[in-house]
Amino acid sequence: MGKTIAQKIFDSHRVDNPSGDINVIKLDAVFCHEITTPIAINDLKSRGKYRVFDKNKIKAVIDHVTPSKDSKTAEQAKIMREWARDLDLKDFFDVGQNGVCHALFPEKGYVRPGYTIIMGDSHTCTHGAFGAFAAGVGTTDLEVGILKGVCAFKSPETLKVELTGTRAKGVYAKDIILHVISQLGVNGATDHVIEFDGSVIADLSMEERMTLCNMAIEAGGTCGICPPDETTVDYLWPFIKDGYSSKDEALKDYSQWMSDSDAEYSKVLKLDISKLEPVTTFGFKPDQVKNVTDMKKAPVDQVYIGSCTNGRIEDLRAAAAVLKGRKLNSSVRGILAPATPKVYREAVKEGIIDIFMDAGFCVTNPTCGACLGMSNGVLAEGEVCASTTNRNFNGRMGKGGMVHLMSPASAAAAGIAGYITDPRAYLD
Ligand SMILES: CC(C)[C@H](C(=O)O)[C@@H](O)C(=O)O
Ligand code: SF4
Repeated sequence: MGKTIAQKIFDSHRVDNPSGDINVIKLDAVFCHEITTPIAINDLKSRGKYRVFDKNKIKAVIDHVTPSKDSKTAEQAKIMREWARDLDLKDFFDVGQNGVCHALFPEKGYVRPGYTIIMGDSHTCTHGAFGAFAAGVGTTDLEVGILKGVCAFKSPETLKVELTGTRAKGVYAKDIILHVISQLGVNGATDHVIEFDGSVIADLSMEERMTLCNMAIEAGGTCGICPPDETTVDYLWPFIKDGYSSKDEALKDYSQWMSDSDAEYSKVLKLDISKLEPVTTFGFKPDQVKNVTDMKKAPVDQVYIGSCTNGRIEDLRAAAAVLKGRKLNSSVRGILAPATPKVYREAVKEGIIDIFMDAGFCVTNPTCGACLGMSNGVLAEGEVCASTTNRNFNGRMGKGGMVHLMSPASAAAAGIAGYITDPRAYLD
């Protein structure tokens, strides 16, 4: 019987198999941020285990609330800083170099096809875009990972989402994944890896694949995975060129992380996206999805463009294409948080920051901030935000606030109109 990508990764990383269903796998990287890691650090310290399994394989960042906004967040940042210094971590990103973890770490070349990665963060699934197995874990698993470089997982059942058809103008990776989640439901992929496949995936950029995999968890998925291909190799080439004589050689090596044609899936969802239109969520669950044109011009108070879902340069370009030469409606506040310093710099260079600022946006430093309602754009009771983030739970961006998830182009269009509307009206 053939194997899926996740099965192949597990088979090559398994160090123990204590029961039929549980696998202890070796980790290629442990990612850390300042919300969940300090608890693990303090616990390890109190147990006399203030060490890491490999200082080169731990990648750490202060990203959720940075620069710190109050004493609590300052304390969390301090713990991370001291830990990174005491244990001589090679890759630690503090104020000035920091950005949203799931955008920053891929940009630094830390993710490779076939890798196993854990982090104390639910959107770790993003990194599966490279053909890796990457999953969010709780404090205990994180501690074991930091200390021993291993993690226990159930055998990965895989759900395949096969996407075919031609993407219409104004339809982005965000629309595709919201549509997929609406079909699967918020628990539709629980305890499953979602493997994305089909001609649509082959045509997506790495950034778009990250947007897709980022939201696998919103359907309950442990990880989203895309098969590695030329696009993956092109993206990684600056980081891997010393290890391969040519891109073809790299591709050949990475093709070991493709599913076999006779691999077994617990479920296959086939979707033709040709008729898909720009969509948005309308309730407090990410599977409540409607066409933007069916939103009856629902008014918004704030537009937020950023996060690990849609804060990358292609996202900013897509929003800028809508905003260029236009202004935010006087009833709307616009906030742009480029996901990383590199994205920010590139946006300055391309004149994108000017377009946003001319439209009336406030541009913040790279941080999660408003995405989880912690800083830089928290909503007040009754306020509504058109947001490029991934979660619309009740109160996510502020108590009593409502979040509509959508693509950067749709969010920009909502900002101009003052209500949820079709971004295609603003695209040439
Ligand atoms: C703070 C962190 C634990 C959390 C997560 O795991 O997802 C955050 O990133 C989020 O998006 O809500
Ligand atoms: S940007 Fe939002 S979803 Fe992503 S890691 Fe930060 S808080 Fe979580």
